Amino acid sequence: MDYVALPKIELHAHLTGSISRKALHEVWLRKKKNGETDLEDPLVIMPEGKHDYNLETTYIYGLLTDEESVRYTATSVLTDFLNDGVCYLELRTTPRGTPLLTAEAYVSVLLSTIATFELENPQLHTRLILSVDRRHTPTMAASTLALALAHSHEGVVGLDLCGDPTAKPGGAVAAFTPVFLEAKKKGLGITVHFAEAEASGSKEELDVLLGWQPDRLGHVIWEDEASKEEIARRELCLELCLSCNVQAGMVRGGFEGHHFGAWKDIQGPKISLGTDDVGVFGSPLSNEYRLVAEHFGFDREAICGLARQGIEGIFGGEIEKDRLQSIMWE
Ligand SMILES: CNc1ncnc2c1ncn2[C@@H]1O[C@H](COP(=O)(O)O)[C@@H](O)[C@H]1O
Repeated sequence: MDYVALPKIELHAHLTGSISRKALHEVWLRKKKNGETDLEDPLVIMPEGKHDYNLETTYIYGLLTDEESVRYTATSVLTDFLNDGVCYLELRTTPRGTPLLTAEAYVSVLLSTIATFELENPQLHTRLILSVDRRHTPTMAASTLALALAHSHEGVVGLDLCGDPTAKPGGAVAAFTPVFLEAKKKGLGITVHFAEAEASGSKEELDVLLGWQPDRLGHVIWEDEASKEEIARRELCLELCLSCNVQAGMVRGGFEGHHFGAWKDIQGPKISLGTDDVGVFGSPLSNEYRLVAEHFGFDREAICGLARQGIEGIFGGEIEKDRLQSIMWE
């Protein structure tokens, strides 16, 4: 089966972690030539096979400080997803200011990059999700929400909770409850990194997160039985990232042992495969489908059915769902 040609939906991709080494290297070369950076070559800092999204994020943030490099790398990310056969993409990013760009300008640059790209490549529709980082203060989270709402007519469709799973343990993410409840009330889609590590899998935390009435959950690794039943009852959409989890050692037992295997047989939830940080883990979405076929024995029909499960989970609205229903393989 041609997994690249298979029309696919990507709902769990962090922008910064999705940038290829090559695109980062190109930005670095230009800046080095112009005397604009003292940073080491990204190909040296992040050799193939090294996976540490925290370290990499710090480096990449230091490199991509101006409009041109944000635009260039975002375009390269969109191009990579398009060339991999993605027809609908929800990219997520944490709004950030740099000495040269405010957080507001960063979001505007991304939205205009997406709009320009879509004019030239109408087969890929892209929407933006803004991320609240667990390390943020409630005030920072509130300004992320304000940005999301200010740009909700230009393609921002949701709010995410991501970042270091050890930050705000034991239910302390409740500090963000007013922000996420407000986001929900205002009609934004809600997705959260859910029980991605033991540290973020406490009953207190899972109760808080489920209390936000999220539409989608990312990773879903360390949840307890009660949450599992609740997820099934609510028929939530699960964003499962096989290569990321296996390569980063977040799960045991390799691909065969991945919890995709358990969730696929549970009635109710919809599964959407995601790459998480394809620039870091190096496995494009087409390969995630290939891995499912290889390790879980999915035939062509089952793979097409799986790819279509994501349609109901998108935050992009009913017209977009209809488009996906008509173009995705049966
Ligand atoms: C298991 N994988 C993961 N779990 C949790 N958070 C992750 C992540 N991979 C990336 N991020 C989050 O994405 C930010 C960088 O991209 P943006 O600046 O937002 O585009 C990181 O700071 C981290 O908070």
